[in-house]
Amino acid sequence: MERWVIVNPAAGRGKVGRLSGAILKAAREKGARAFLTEGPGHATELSRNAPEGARVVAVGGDGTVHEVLRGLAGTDKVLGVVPIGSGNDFARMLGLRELPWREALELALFAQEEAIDLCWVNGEPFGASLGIGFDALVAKKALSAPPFLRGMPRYLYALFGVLKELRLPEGRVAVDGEEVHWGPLLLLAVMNGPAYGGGIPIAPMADPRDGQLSVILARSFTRPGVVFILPRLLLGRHLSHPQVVAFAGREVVVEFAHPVPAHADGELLPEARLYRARVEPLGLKVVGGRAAARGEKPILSPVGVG
Ligand SMILES: Nc1ncnc2c1ncn2[C@@H]1O[C@H](COP(=O)(O)OP(=O)(O)OP(=O)(O)O)[C@@H](O)[C@H]1O
Repeated sequence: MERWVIVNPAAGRGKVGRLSGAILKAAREKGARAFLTEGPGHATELSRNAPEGARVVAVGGDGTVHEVLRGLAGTDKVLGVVPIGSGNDFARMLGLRELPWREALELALFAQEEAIDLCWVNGEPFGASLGIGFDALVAKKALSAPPFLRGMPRYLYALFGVLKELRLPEGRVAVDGEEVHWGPLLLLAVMNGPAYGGGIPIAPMADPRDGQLSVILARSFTRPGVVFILPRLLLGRHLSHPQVVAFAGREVVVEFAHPVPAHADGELLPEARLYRARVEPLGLKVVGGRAAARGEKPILSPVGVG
């Protein structure tokens, strides 16, 4: 089996860049082919070029995982993750513990593989999350924040910028062919895993192995209403709010009168009026999740590198 390691030096606010030489060296010493990405989209191109059946390890955050996933979804290739991003929601969903990168790399290269659900939206794959509406607007606004703002100040700048101009779009939502909502919609989250945005537990009940999408709708909210629900959201206590409803299903369709922004795994998608998301049960092979979640030692391949 071929093992490829794709390292995004821009991930983790420069941390991966600082470690990249050591990571490439360690990967090559373990018999893998190792690559440094040269810019956005490169990881997709690289993982597309990996041979059928290869194990492809993404080193970075959720954006890197998402790009690698785009190159291997629908093939027989296996996704491994060394989470060194600022968010790492995909790795969290897999149950990967906070491991030093050398151990995470060992696990990603040699631990047993397993299957999890693979999700699609408008023909694009996503691993952990799809967010349509408010949170995607905030992500979009953050792109135009002054460059000296980073981390939380950048997020707050974007959040209050969006709140100032907030106008809820009217959306029609159907889950498995049944209309569940028609009216103002603050946001719609379609989740494979419980968290997005770096650990925000928007869908605490989501399970990436249940063959279902977890769907959270935040319906009609005023500006102060948004501000007041944020702390509840951070604690995972938002589901009891009367304007928040949750569903599970295999297909979700949301339609608006005008294009509304959306993100998949934190990466902005082309804006659309219509989003159609579906789950392919156990459609993605990944590495090391269950063993890591149970805190077991990684199960090493008896023949080492192949
Ligand atoms: N060589 C590169 N130079 C600049 N940007 C790159 C390069 N390679 C990939 N990218 C871009 O880096 C972005 C950030 O990567 P990623 O999301 O993995 O890191 P992060 O933001 O630290 O993590 P997280 O999404 O978990 O918060 C991605 O959108 C990707 O397109």
